[in-house]
Amino acid sequence: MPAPRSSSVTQSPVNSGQIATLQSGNRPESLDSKGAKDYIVVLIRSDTLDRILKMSILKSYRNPDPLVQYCVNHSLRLTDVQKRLNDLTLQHRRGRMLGAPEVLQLNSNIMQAIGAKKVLDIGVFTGASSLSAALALPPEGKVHALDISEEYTNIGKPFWEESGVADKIRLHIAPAAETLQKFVDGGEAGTFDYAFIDADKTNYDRYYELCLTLLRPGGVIAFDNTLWDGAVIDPADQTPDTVALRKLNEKLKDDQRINISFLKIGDGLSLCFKK
Ligand SMILES: C[S@@+](CC[C@H](N)C(=O)[O-])C[C@H]1O[C@@H](n2cnc3c(N)ncnc32)[C@H](O)[C@@H]1O
Repeated sequence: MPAPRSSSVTQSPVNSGQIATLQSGNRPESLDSKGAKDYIVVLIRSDTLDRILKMSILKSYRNPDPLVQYCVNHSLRLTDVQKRLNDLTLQHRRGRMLGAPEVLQLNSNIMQAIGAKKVLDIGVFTGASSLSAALALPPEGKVHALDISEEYTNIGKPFWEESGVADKIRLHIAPAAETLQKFVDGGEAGTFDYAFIDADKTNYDRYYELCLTLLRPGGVIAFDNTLWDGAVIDPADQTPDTVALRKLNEKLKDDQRINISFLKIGDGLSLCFKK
């Protein structure tokens, strides 16, 4: 819609965030032609608008958008143990690293849809993503959980036990690229069904190439945080994480080894389906 002419706003001066009533007869034609009788104009500073737009890509546990809350209230199916793990994680000093529950549930739903049995969880933190995956797998299924921090992953272990899935989760404490390379060297190429990549962003491309090798055709790689709080579309942001994610998004767009869906869910989720 074209911006209304300033002359059509009420005489009194308006500041950012204030609401101005447009006087009848001074309304832009584009609005009147759509049958609008009354409408308001809100002046918003561009940095405030930026913040509002970025709010729309917050993980649901930080997102006040009523539609996002409606979606999660009408779809999330967390067990009591999962809810308690999330509550505890959100009290942690790095709690914002917790995967968005709506993203973890989508991962689990796809795992079940494709009959996944062997899963990579790259970046475990307090174990919510590994737990969600393990709950979705059949009894013989296995989640290989890769992280460098025992401090973080130890927080999740009692919750894996309490959920009765600890035997389905194999934790590998080492840099993820090393663990993935070991799987390749050990002859496990083409044997994994799903990989959730949610660790250090500057290594995402390395993880991608290794996971593509490890996945079977029809397997899925899910990248978390591919919108990175909106930073990927801010050319002024040249920090290494943002640059790495931007480059990856460019690469995935045209990579003919996969089909792709880039979803504006949580902090951005890129789903890559290996051909
Ligand atoms: C965003 S958190 C993962 C959140 C988790 N997937 C969830 O759903 O709650 C990122 C994790 O990656 C781990 N990490 C960072 N660098 C790593 C590396 N080189 N190899 C493996 N894990 C790494 C961190 O220790 C941290 O636990």
